[in-house]
Amino acid sequence: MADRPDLADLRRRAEAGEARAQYALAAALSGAGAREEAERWLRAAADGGEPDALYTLATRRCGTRASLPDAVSLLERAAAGGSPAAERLLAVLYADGLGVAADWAAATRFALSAARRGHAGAQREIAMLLFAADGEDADAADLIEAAARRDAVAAAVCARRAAQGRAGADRALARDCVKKLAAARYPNAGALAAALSAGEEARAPYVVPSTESLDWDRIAEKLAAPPPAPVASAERLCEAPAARVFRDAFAAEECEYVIAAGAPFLRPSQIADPRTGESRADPYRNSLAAVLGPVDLDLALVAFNRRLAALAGRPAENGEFLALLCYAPGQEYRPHGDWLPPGPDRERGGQRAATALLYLNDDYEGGETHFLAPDIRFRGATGDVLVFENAGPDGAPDPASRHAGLPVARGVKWLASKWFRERRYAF
Ligand SMILES: O=C(O)CCC(=O)C(=O)O
Ligand SMILES: [Fe+2]
Repeated sequence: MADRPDLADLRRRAEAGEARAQYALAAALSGAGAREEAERWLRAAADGGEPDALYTLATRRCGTRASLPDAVSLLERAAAGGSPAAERLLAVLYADGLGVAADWAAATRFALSAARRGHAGAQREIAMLLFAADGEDADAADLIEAAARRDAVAAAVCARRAAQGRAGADRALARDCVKKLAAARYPNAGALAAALSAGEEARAPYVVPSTESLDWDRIAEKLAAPPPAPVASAERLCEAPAARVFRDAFAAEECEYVIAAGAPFLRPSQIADPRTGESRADPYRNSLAAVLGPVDLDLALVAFNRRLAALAGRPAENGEFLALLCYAPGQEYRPHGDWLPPGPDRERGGQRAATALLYLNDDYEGGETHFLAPDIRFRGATGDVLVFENAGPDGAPDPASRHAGLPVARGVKWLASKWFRERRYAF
């Protein structure tokens, strides 16, 4: 079959050694199902230093700890070639010490570089780091509003900030954001619209702040240290299982951030088969889930992971990937223990010793987290974190930690969950 004229032109330029054309040809061929040929051109483009091709190859090296150093070197070449996506992923790898020694200063330098060059995703992640230290930070408010027209996560945060009546949050901009989010089928757009319409009227027209006038040196200074550890105080929910609640550990806009960042990756949830340990879908857990691995993170999510680890009293590196869960009416997670059966997965990182659940919304009915043996039903308010131990210090499962996510009766329940291993999580 003859190529279409544009494809023929791309192929001619690709064959002449033009790396950008090689990358574009690879994308076109992959879209048309010609996998093998696409792969050859992708590698050729990467060999020629094409930043997007290098980034694509790097993302495939982020699936295991062993291949992360390769990812870092591919990303460093892509970043030197001007890829903001590579800078943002490098920021995550440097922050968490994945494939490279942990270096917060280097992490923020990469994210700031992408943000200064106008990348909306980088601007919003930096805004959230600033908000984590000061919920009314003026630079953060400018950054998030500047990003909101180009970035769905920033738009969702702006709408939530306005709905919460945050100082300086522009209601007219927020309404515009919600319209665009609804058009883009953001699954929490309806809830945002309802929350916004409860407040006073918008004053229009709004002015989107410019990032030209931002003082980036001042922002870099504020980012010199990671956001401070939270000062949430624990309430004991029960002794057996050992479960405690941290009220208001996350702001409503941070919860919205997690929903918006994870929503594009939602898929039917998986469970670990109790006999084989393999992951598979099962009616036992029929919610949707998005498991956010290194490629899906940014510095804001890194900071949220650290906060959850601090609340759970566990090293962040012992945490499995953060999972965003979405339960529609009737959906549930039937009674289970979070501990793992014996097998290679458990041997590598140890038992799933503790669970942290972050409640991301509360405009639904039903859906309580139910501990079966003590018969305690817990309903988190937005931003609450529940931490419980699944196993004793010897790694033996604690049967009292068996629990369920009860069926949702009305509305949608959003939750983020994180399981902590006894040792560093091996992936
Ligand atoms: O949905 C819930 O309340 C419980 C979730 C849960 O059990 C889990 O993620 O392990
Ligand atoms: Fe669970």
